[in-house]
This record gives sequence, C-alpha cells and structure tokens, in this order.
Amino acid sequence: MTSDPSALDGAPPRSGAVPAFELVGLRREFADKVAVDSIDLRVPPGSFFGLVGPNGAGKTTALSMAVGLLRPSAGRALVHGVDVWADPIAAKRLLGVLPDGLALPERLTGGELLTYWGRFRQLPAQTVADRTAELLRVLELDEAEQLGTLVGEYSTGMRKKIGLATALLHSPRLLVLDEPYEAVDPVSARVLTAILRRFTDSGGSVIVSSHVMSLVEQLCDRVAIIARGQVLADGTLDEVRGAGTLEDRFVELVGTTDLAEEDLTWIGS
Ligand SMILES: Nc1ncnc2c1ncn2[C@@H]1O[C@H](COP(=O)(O)OP(=O)(O)OP(=O)(O)O)[C@@H](O)[C@H]1O
Repeated sequence: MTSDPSALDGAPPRSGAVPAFELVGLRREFADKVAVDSIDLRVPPGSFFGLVGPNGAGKTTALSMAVGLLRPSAGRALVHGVDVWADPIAAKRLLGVLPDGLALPERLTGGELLTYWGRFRQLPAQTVADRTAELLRVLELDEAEQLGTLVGEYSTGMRKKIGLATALLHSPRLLVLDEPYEAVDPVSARVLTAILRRFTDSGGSVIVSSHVMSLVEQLCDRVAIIARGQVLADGTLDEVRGAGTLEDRFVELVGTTDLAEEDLTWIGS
C-alpha cells in the first residue's frame, strides 16, 4: 500500500491509478436532515478499507448511494472509474455488495438462492454450480443445505454468510460490505477474514463498515472516520490513528458521552 500523507483528512492520494472506489461530493438529505454531507473519498485498488463512525453517522446511507441502492441528492460514486448512477449495469458487474438489512428470498435454500443469483448474473450454469457448492462448503452452510433449510429459517449470522456468498459469486473487483462481521461467530469470522484477505491479495478491493475498532485495526490498511455525515479523517491506518489506537483517535474526533452521577440512578434500585 502507498503511504501518502496527502490522503489525510479527505485529500485524495497522489497515486495516478484509477481508484477502485471514489465518492465525489456525495450528499443525501432526508427532509431537512443532512445524512451525508458532500463527502469525498478515494480508495486505491487492492485496499482493505474500513469506514467507521458512531450510530447514525451516515455510513449505511453513504454506502447505499455508492453501490446504487439509494439515489444521492448530489455528487457521484465511481467504481473503477465507472459512474454507478450513470452506468449502473457496468458498475454492478464490478461490484459485490452486502447491504445492511439485506432482504433475501425466504422460501429458497441457500443453494437455490445462489443458483438463482448466478443465473440472474448470466454466469454459465456449471460455474454457478461449482461456485455455489464451494461457497456453501467454505462458509459452513452445506449442512443446512443438505437438510433443506430455507433462508427464512437461517440465523442472523447464516444470513450474513449467504449474503456474502451472493456478493462473491460473480467474482467482482470490489466488495462493499456493510457490517459483515455483525452476528458472525468467531470461527466463521476467521473464514470470512481469510476469504477477504485472499480477495485483496489477488488484486480485489474491500470496503467494510464497522463499529468495532479493533477489527478494523486488524483488517484494514486504509480507514475513514465519519460522523454527522462528514469525513473527519481519511488515510492509511497509521496516518489516521497516529501514535495511539484507532479507538483513541475515534473518541478524540467524535467525542464521548459520559454517564453522569445522576443519570439512570433507578437502575438496580
Ligand atoms: N430513510 C431515512 N429517512 C430518514 N432519515 C434517515 C433515513 N435513513 C437514514 N436516516 C438518517 O440519516 C442518518 C444516517 O443514518 P445511517 O443509517 O446512514 O447511519 P449509520 O452510520 O449507518 O448508523 P449505524 O451505525 O447506527 O447503522 C441518521 O440520522 C438517520 O436517522
């Protein structure tokens, strides 16, 4: 990874390569609320990028606009130079997405869902069959498949995993994953990390959103901290966290809400 101090605080890295992911003045209002306030971000190819921020910071709104799920009020989102809103078909070929609160067809098994998804993506039938079997095995969903378990009967973590499998199936160049580790058990989390690392090692780029600073610190080589719809820091992990931890930097930028002596005194009374 490049270590470019100009990448701090929203300034783009100087690298000439087309970014894997770029947001330019991306903005979204809901009535009179500004959820995402004209943000700029550039993520070089091969990055493992973490988007962190407190609840309500605008992470899901920004990522939803960036992958073509939510129309921006203003600005642009580009995937490997392709404008997601001007050329959605080309952009979506490059993109694998795990959205927040993914709506899945509940009456299909995981295998049926992947088969349907692969055909919808116009992949050859044999490729879909091979990748489906492999993904179900690696993500430990094969036993549920053998039992005929429907996606509607999946646990929250299993739903995350099948969602990730749909994002990977067409072998995209960029993965955008909203809270991929949420509700995933530690063993599955290791498998997920191994998959994502293999993906970046082979030249793919990953964007994850998370609240878990230690996880982002362990996984990501680039980070942005967002709060109140604005990017407060952006750069390599070392640039953003400086001499302390990412959590220290996060708290310093975002602020804390301390529990006062007189708050919630009725608890345990
Ligand atoms: N459909 C909507 N209608 C109105 N306001 C919305 C809508 N979606 C999001 N918001 C508001 O936009 C802001 C950003 O929300 P968003 O879900 O993007 O935050 P987030 O960083 O993903 O939060 P969390 O970490 O809690 O998931 C919040 O104030 C939220 O209330």
